[in-house]
Amino acid sequence: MGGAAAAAAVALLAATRRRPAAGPLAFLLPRAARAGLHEAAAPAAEEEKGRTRRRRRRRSSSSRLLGPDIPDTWDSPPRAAARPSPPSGAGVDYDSTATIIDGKSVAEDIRFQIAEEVRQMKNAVGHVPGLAVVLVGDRRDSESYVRYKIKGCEEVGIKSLLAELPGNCTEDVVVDSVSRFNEDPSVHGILVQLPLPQHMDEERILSAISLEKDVDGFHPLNVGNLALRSRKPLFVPCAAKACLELLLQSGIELMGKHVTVIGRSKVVGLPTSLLLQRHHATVSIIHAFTTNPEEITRQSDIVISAAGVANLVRGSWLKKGAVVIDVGTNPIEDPTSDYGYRLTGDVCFEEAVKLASAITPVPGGVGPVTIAMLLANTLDSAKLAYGLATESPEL
Ligand SMILES: Nc1nc2c(c(=O)[nH]1)N[C@@H](CN(C=O)c1ccc(C(=O)N[C@@H](CCC(=O)O)C(=O)O)cc1)CN2
Repeated sequence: MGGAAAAAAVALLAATRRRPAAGPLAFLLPRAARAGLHEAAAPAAEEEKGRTRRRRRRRSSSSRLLGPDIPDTWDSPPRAAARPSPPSGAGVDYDSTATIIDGKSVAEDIRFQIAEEVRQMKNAVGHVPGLAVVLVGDRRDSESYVRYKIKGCEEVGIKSLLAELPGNCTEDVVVDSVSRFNEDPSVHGILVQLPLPQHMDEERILSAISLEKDVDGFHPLNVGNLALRSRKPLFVPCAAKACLELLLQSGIELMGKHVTVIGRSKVVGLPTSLLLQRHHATVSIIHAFTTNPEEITRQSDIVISAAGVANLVRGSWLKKGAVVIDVGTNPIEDPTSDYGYRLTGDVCFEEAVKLASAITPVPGGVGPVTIAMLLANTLDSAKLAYGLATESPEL
């Protein structure tokens, strides 16, 4: 990718594009556009070990009360080596009536709304929202996610800027890049694509993003405000919003429901569990040290998996009728694919679909909605900047 800013592009969505479906859930859509995903970025074990060593160096002894600082390292699912790969979709005898939650179509509807609001903003104040993306290093997965984000911006008329920095640059260079975008009034949203190279202090870099441009919602103040029911964060992480959006749009009741969130990353698991509590769900969080994940998950009405482990959640983990939201996007070898690999979720789809009442596929589930939520957060930020919104976005 070139080092220059990606050109601003205003590609208004075709007037013929499908409007959000009317019906009992249609009232959710305008909120979706105001509301603002993704997967468990599963860093390689080595990267994670390096990070742990650095974290240990930085921690004082008083941090003992906060628990031992050891990384979430997921074991492979039991007997993974001996277990055959789950069958591919074709020819499987499903006895399922599960609804397949179509994230692509939900995302398209949200983008439609956003494009309309961007047009209105341009007419009203002569400006469009701007999103700046900082990409450090040359991870192929991160490069594709950034491409999706820029393409999403182009589709709805949001201006995008891209700062590409080499993987061996210093932390200060990244902070400087963030600071320049903080000062740029045409930029309303800034995100630093994660994961960052091992030698960088992620917290320091994320904290350098101005609170009011923190469209990823990873700034400690935004996370803290999400955790406190009496406070409102300016922005909520996009993957968490995407999970909620898919549940709400599918008409799934959350209040009092037992939801298990698998994974506790800052990108997905943690904010999703906080957001669910704000929706009055009873939340269990499962992580690499949970001793009985299968048992807990089997008691759940809703399972949201963001562990970053292919096929971790088997049919035996699910209660009949459970709703399954799969945030994982894990590459697995596939010699039949042109690329030599394909993406699969954390959930063994072929088994889960026989038990679930509703399930998201991978790809085409949470991922596209996550990108749509990023665009929505950027629009919200621009509205605040231009005085077109009086308060922080609704959750
Ligand atoms: N700064 C951030 N870094 C990362 C985030 C994030 O929200 N902010 N999340 C993930 C990666 N991610 C977005 O950045 C992301 C991952 C996957 C998808 C997606 O659309 N997946 C598709 C399939 C993708 C494919 O075919 O290549 C799908 O599920 O259908 C979007 C965004 C970690 N880093």
